[in-house]
Amino acid sequence: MAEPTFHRYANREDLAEALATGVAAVLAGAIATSGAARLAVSGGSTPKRFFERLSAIGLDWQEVTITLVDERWVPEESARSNAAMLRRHLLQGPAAAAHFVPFYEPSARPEEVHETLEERFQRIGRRFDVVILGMGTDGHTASWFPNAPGLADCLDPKGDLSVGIVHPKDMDEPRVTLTFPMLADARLLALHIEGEEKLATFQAAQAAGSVEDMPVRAILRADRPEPLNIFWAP
Ligand SMILES: O=C1O[C@H](COP(=O)(O)O)[C@@H](O)[C@H](O)[C@H]1O
Repeated sequence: MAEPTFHRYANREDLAEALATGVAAVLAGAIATSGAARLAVSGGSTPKRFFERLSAIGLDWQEVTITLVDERWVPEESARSNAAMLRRHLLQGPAAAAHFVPFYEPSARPEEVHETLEERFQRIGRRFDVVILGMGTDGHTASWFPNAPGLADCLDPKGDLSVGIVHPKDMDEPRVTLTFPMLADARLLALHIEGEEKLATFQAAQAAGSVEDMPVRAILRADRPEPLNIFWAP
């Protein structure tokens, strides 16, 4: 297991610029060699600056498929929708030409449409060129929430599922998320975190302890040929 490579920036603007430049280079390489590129990104609030920088870069965006690593089970009209955030901050300017694959289907429970979601995400194909993960201060990444019902299916390294359904305790809505096998073998795999509190969470996750308590450990401990990249700014 290779040690993660830690990229530290003086501020969040510099981080966004560097991450966007690096991601665009990998996407351009994939388009040049295979004619298409696959990118999976996180939701929440952290990626907005990075999305805005990336969306302005000139690429053959029509050859790029973009999806989220996870979604809150809410329609796009909701202020909590990761897809709506992605449309506002990433699918703009040149990047508006990309093909976006969302999770949400109008159904009260994600279990009712699980098969549809499985087909949708299996169609994207295995092995993303780029996966950018976020992390919560509870040690969750994607929607792999600590000790939540549904977590085991998400973390199974030999599992067949592309999409997991998680019911985090004390949260209003269920979550849908790409599973460990979908995310961990990305060519460029990065964890984008900002602020001292998340740095402390990351350091806690590096210590010994169970994956169920801090599911981001599944990524930190993944057996990969390329190291995981950590992008951090205060
Ligand atoms: O709920 C979520 O949280 C994490 C972290 O979000 P942030 O607001 O602290 O940046 C995010 O990575 C995940 O995609 C999202 O669904």
